[in-house]
Amino acid sequence: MDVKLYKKTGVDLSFTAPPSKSYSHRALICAALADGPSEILSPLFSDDISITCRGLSALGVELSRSDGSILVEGTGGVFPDMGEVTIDCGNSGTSLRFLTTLSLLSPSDVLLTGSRRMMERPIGGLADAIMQSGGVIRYFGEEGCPPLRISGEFIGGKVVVDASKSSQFISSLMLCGPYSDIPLEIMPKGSVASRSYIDITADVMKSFGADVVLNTDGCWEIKQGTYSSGKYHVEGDYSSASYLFATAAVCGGSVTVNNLNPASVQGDFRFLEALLCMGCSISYGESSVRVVSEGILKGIEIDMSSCPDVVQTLAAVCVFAKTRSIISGISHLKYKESDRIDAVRRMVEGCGAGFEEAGDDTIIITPGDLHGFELHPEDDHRTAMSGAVIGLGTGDVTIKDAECVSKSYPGFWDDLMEAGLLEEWF
Ligand SMILES: O=C(O)C1=C[C@@H](OP(=O)(O)O)[C@@H](O)[C@H](O)C1
Ligand SMILES: C=C(OP(=O)(O)O)C(=O)O
Repeated sequence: MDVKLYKKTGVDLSFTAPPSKSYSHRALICAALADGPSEILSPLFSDDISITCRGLSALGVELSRSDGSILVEGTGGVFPDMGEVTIDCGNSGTSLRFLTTLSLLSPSDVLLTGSRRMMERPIGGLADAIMQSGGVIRYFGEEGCPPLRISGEFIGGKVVVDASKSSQFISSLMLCGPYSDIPLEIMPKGSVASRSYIDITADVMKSFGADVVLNTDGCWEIKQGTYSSGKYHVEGDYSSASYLFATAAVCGGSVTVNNLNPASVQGDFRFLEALLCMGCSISYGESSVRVVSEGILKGIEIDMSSCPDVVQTLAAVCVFAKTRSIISGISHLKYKESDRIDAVRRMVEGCGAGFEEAGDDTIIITPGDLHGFELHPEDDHRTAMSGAVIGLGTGDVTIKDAECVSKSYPGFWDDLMEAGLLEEWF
């Protein structure tokens, strides 16, 4: 499916943010490990969440979908022997990384694989940590990337993790931490990518009753125990909301997004700070955020190391700024569903703005004569949705193979259509 965007000005719109992908993955894992049945209320229903559900079910966890929720029969951390299990994680890095440590708790031999792109996404930092803690890893393709087979046990103790390419390595270990043989201590080696996602992990674990402490030396300590089952409500997704906020910024006008927690620990909250610095005004309701813009934007200089998923959205807004923008802390964007630094370059140059790389960590976006173009998102949902933002600002932008948004925000095009922002798909 292709979609075509036309220029819009002076919008006055209201949306409901879809449920958080990150919270949904974590809630499912915690519920699968909990001591009884749990109900995940208003989880995200998307490709990636289906992958985590299918993965859990392949490991012997019983899950069922009821209206607007997912029921999970907790295993208490004791999984049935399912023999040799293969789990295809498609394009979902979070599923693959989280299921890697979980597989250690299962008596089954688990092979984790995925899409062609997944074979290029790193897992070495997590695999090395697992091997320090009783796990046995065998790679079937390139060393340090899926497919990989996991066997052995999860002893725990102090593990040193190189999480410079992905925070998901730490989150994966943390989520299973309460179930290791001896208490788990996770010591990051060097810098940690996308750090804010670890706060989401700790937040969900605590809601399921776990004891997680970040020591002053930067080491995460997880006490042994069992997650408490129960009802868990998933909050709205700030990454998905970023495309809606960005619409107000580039078109001018106002956009309110409901179903958002103003006190959220989601790092993508930072996108709002960026919009504020660029000249938008932001106001918060009890469970909503409103962005108002006069359509006049100034460039920004910002470190996005903790919030990689809104870099493409920010770049889409920066092309409309009157002055240049410098976005740093983004070297790990090349390990995502696509090489997102290159994706940003294609978007920015495609619409006529200037793009420059300064080392492997920083990009510079400069104003240009903007025009429409055709964008191939290369199966990256965030490129497709950010391209739509540019299209609403410039007009005449076609997004090819636009159905890839189903990874995180399946209703994106419908939401734009309902808001009167999209007339054509073909
Ligand atoms: O833990 C998570 O839910 C995520 C962590 C981030 O990945 P990295 O830590 O690999 O950067 C983010 O990009 C991804 O969309 C979701
Ligand atoms: C990088 C992303 O997800 P994942 O790592 O789960 O594939 C994303 O949603 O932008």
